[in-house]
Amino acid sequence: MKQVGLYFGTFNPIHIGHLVIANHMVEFSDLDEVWFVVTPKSPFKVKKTLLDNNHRFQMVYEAVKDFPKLIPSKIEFDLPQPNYTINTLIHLEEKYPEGYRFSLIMGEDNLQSFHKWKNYELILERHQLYVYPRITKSETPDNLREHPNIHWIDAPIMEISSTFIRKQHKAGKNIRAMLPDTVWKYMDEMNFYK
Ligand SMILES: Nc1ncnc2c1ncn2[C@@H]1O[C@H](COP(=O)(O)OP(=O)(O)OP(=O)(O)O)[C@@H](O)[C@H]1O
Ligand SMILES: O=C(O)c1ccc[n+]([C@@H]2O[C@H](COP(=O)([O-])O)[C@@H](O)[C@H]2O)c1
Repeated sequence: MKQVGLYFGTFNPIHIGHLVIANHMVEFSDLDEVWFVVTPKSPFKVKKTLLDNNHRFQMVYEAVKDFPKLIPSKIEFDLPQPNYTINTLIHLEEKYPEGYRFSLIMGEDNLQSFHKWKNYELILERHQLYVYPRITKSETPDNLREHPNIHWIDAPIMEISSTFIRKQHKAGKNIRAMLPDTVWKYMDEMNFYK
């Protein structure tokens, strides 16, 4: 049985914060692979400076091509939008009926708003959640902290965001250290976020 951790995001662009988390999960948990699921339209996000799906996917591909256990995924590209995670999980289970166990990877910040997700109780009942620490304003309630399907993985905290990268790149700052080099090269060649 292959244990797959699904790391959902818009990845606009993917940055080293994302990569460090995913790599930490495959090295220090019982997950065998992490799939970066590039989301066309996240339910709560406003589609402002959102780059085309294929360009965001290509940057994920560039970031992980030397990491055999990290896999870019287009699975949500043909699913209805906005992309509710429960629908994607159902679709994945139909597509891979045997040999795979799908878990979710999320930060503690997302766990605290998880109760707003569509059918979150069903997700938590049927799947394992691998949660990594983030700096948050509130405490995570005990019922989640001690939930048997939630696994706490002590990954490093790196407060980098794609929004910051896009904004500062546009302002002419050097943000290269926050991106895998292959992503920086692709982004620069394609003139993204200018
Ligand atoms: N520096 C980071 N460390 C750990 N997790 C992160 C970091 N940045 C984002 N994430 C999480 O990774 C997932 C995918 O990130 P996503 O691209 O959707 O967000 P983001 O980087 O915060 O982008 P944006 O700034 O465009 O909203 C989300 O669940 C997000 O909370
Ligand atoms: O299913 C939902 O209701 C749902 C609500 C909010 C977010 N998500 C998923 O979580 C991912 C990260 O969300 P965000 O807003 O932190 O970028 C996003 O890409 C979606 O796949 C899913």
